[in-house]
Amino acid sequence: MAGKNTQRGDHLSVAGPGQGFGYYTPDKHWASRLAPYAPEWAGYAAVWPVTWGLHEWLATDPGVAPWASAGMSLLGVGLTAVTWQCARARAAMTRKFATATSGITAAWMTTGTIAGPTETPLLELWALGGAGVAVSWSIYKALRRGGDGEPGEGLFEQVQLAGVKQTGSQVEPNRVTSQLQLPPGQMEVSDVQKASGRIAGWLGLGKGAVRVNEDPDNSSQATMTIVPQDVLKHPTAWPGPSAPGGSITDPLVVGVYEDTEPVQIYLPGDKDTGRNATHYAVIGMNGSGKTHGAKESWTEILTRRDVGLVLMDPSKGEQSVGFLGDTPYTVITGDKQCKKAVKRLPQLITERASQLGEWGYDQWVPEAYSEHGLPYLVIWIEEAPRVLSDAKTMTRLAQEARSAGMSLVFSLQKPSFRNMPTDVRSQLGGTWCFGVADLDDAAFVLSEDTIESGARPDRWKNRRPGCHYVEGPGISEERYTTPARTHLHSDAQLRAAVDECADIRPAMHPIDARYLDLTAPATDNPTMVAGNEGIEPTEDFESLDDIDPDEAADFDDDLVPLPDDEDVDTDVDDDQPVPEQVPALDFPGGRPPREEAVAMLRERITQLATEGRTEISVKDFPDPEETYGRGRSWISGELAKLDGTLLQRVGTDGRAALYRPRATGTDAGAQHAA
Ligand SMILES: Nc1ncnc2c1ncn2[C@@H]1O[C@H](COP(=O)(O)OP(=O)(O)OP(=O)(O)O)[C@@H](O)[C@H]1O
Repeated sequence: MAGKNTQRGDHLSVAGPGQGFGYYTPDKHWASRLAPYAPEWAGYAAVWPVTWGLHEWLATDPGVAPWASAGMSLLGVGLTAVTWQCARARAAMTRKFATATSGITAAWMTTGTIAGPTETPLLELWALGGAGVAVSWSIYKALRRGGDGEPGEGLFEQVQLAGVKQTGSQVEPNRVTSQLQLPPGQMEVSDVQKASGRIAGWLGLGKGAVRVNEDPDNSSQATMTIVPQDVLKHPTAWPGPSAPGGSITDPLVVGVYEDTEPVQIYLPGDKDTGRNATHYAVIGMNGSGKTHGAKESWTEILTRRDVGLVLMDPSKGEQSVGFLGDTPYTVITGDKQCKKAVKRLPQLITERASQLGEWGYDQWVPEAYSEHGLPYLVIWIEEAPRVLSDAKTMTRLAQEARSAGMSLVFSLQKPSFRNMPTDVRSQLGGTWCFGVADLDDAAFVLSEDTIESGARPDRWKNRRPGCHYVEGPGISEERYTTPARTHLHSDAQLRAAVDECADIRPAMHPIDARYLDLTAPATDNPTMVAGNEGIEPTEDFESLDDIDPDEAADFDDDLVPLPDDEDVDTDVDDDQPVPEQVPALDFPGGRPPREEAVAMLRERITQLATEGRTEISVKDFPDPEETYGRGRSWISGELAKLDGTLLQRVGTDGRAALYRPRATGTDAGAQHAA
């Protein structure tokens, strides 16, 4: 076959000798390029108005509607069967895809005729689902016919990958998966991966719509996945905790993949499946959705029966954990407190590991809790480089914590060799990567294969908060390259779920309480109390108010190396026996019920407003344990709840949220105004 250009610039194919009369086919004109793909798009466009017409015609008369419904259902089944029958001569994939398309279209048209095509979710299903089916058809055709460019030149030739053959494909709405065979010895899968942007461009799709994964058993074979529509554009609503009352051995569900499958993260190990316990690094630029995702994870953890959670947040603790209100949890805020707590971790690890060993376990298993009361422990450290400032600390913690039934989660905005040495990185089995400014940031934590296969978290930056990739034990490697997004939720929803599981959560084990030197959290749940009874409180454990910000900053600059075990200043008398019983919270006369505590808090706000205070923060409620029977975080959560009614949030003082009393109704503001 030969070709030539016409005066109008169109490329015409000429039938060669022996092919009968020569004729011209305008194969480069845009209309002829698009013509093969017109049927699916015309069908897509026609389905809606036809259904609307049918609805107006048949469904508005109550006498006709039931007959129309039955008739259309039968017609749909019949057409689907006819499609299956007529397509028997076609390739198996074409036959299945055509039949599925007929079935889906008939079902939608029948429902649309009865209910009306403008109804939700029928309209959305047509708009997104229908377009997805049409795009999938177009891609499938493009791949099968090998493109519509120069005769004999297919997609792969056009993107400079001559020799790559498609050996099979699978088509689903909004996803085409093709198996590729590379010319052995001439090309590597990385060459195809590098061309994924060109393939996307050739198909008229966005960057990242094409991913290429190498076959681990045969480096001359690969799987190419094309996802035409970005379904993560809109977040999915949070469905609630995935396993309330379940075990931490059940996965934490923290979002959905682009094919709507749940994102599942595993923390403890499982000998049966050969999965190791793991730590995670959470990275993402500011505003990429790390805290939002963290809250979802914390809620998952706090709704399980055999896991404890310790949150360390050197800067915005009040802000990020305020939603937990007075629910039982343990949070350590402030630079200095977090650093102190981190110093205690090595001894905690040693103690937990030797206790597990005494019980005959070489790692944490659910029986450690069900038979001995030692829950799994997750230590979640926000802005980790601020408190884990030296490599030795991080490496040792990461190396040893897993065998002690602990998972560490280090959250940070930008990893670098300085704040996350390679040794540490190699100890973190899991990575949760949100949008980043630069692909190099992601490459620091995501595996090379994931990046090469087309993962592009730098495309999201912080414009698509919550979108992420996740790698970790228990997650299928194919999923590493599949984009996902955390759910859309509000603090109130999470809070309600956490509250509902108040009686399910485990008591903090005395070992954890002792070695972290945790004060007893205020709680309605008598089982969730830090076991400090019988242990002298540390003398130098400062409250947040006692920290001089300048001192904290100095501390931050003066990075303290990890002391050796014998130097660890736990401020705990090691001879002191660990209490067997979890003590009850000591509040003389019983602490006030919640309503009463809230009333007292409101009264205090009124008093402050009457005194002429224009700014109020959590610091204006000294000794909250004694006064309200609840901790600072409870105060913080209650103040946040009054935002918009009694109070108006005006910013932060760098640590805590600041509020102005509002002049409304009978509230404090009104009194102040008076
Ligand atoms: N999946 C999601 N769907 C919708 N909105 C989201 C999602 N994830 C996060 N957001 C929103 O994006 C904004 C930024 O999220 P977030 O505060 O969690 O980011 P961050 O990475 O923690 O930022 P920083 O590092 O500055 O603290 C918030 O308003 C949050 O509600």
